[in-house]
Amino acid sequence: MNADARYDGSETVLLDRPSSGPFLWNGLDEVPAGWGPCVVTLGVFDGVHKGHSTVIGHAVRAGRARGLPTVLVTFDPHPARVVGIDRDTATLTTVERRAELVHELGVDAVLVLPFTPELARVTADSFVDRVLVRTLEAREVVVGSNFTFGHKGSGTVDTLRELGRNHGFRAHGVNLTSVRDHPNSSTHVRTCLRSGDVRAATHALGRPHRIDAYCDTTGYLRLPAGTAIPAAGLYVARTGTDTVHVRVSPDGAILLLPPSPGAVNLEFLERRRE
Ligand SMILES: Cc1cc2nc3c(=O)[nH]c(=O)nc-3n(C[C@H](O)[C@H](O)[C@H](O)COP(=O)(O)O)c2cc1C
Ligand SMILES: Nc1ncnc2c1ncn2[C@@H]1O[C@H](COP(=O)(O)OP(=O)(O)OP(=O)(O)O)[C@@H](O)[C@H]1O
Repeated sequence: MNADARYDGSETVLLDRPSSGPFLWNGLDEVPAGWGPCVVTLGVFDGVHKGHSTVIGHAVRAGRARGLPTVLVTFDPHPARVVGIDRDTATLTTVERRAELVHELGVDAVLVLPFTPELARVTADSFVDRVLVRTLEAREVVVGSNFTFGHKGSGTVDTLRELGRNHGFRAHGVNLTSVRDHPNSSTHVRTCLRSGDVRAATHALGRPHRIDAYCDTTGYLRLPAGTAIPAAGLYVARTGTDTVHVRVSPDGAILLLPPSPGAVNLEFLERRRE
């Protein structure tokens, strides 16, 4: 990364920004020295659902109002998977797809923190000091009101507010948006997919669930391990402008009808009753 790849002070212009997307930094070491100040939003953001879009919208508006770039800090893999919490963490979006989607919402840079057992042991105070203050020079931090961080998830929005007073940033906890009378969440989207309700997943995401896969000559798809796929059944899907059918078998094999060998991006539109 060019050391001159810095925000130039105007509202949306970034010098040396790749035209295809935002800066994508893998780990703290890839953040250019002297990057900050900036506005930061934090969380996993898997799927970039409507609730995530709301938080990101607040952060981007705060950044634009102050003439600062917005940085989204995400964790990969899902923290719950690393600390061994027994819940569904199937991947809705790869980190690269997440970065594309948040870029469309106005985020300038994405910092991916590999979530390791070592990171899980870092306290809330140290995380704020190392990531938000010393690396990013955060001036505002925007999260959902349910956000937690730090060892055993002890840090909350109040912790951020308190620490922010000493470190020169303001913290905002955005009210949770709901879907079907429950707070929207990536977990909710995964549950919709597990029950084959791809329309409900679309409703929560604000767009159809998409998988990026490779189709072999017989129509079977290969995709990264851990990808969230809908329940066994027959689905109507879209790839580019084409409408296709997709059969998901009980063993998780996915068949594209008709076969379309090569890379495919499949958006699940509806389930076909059989
Ligand atoms: C430095 C750090 C340490 C964390 N340690 C733990 C932990 O010990 N146990 C845990 O369940 N989650 C831990 N987490 C995960 C958070 O509680 C939380 O799941 C994550 O920040 C995603 O935010 P969310 O609350 O929006 O899902 C940690 C997160 C961070 C950033
Ligand atoms: N429904 C929502 N409304 C507003 N903010 C949200 C909502 N859901 C999550 N957020 C916020 O968005 C950021 C990223 O959320 P994150 O992906 O960690 O949670 P999640 O969607 O509940 O995922 P999971 O179900 O996998 O725990 C966090 O700051 C979180 O507080």
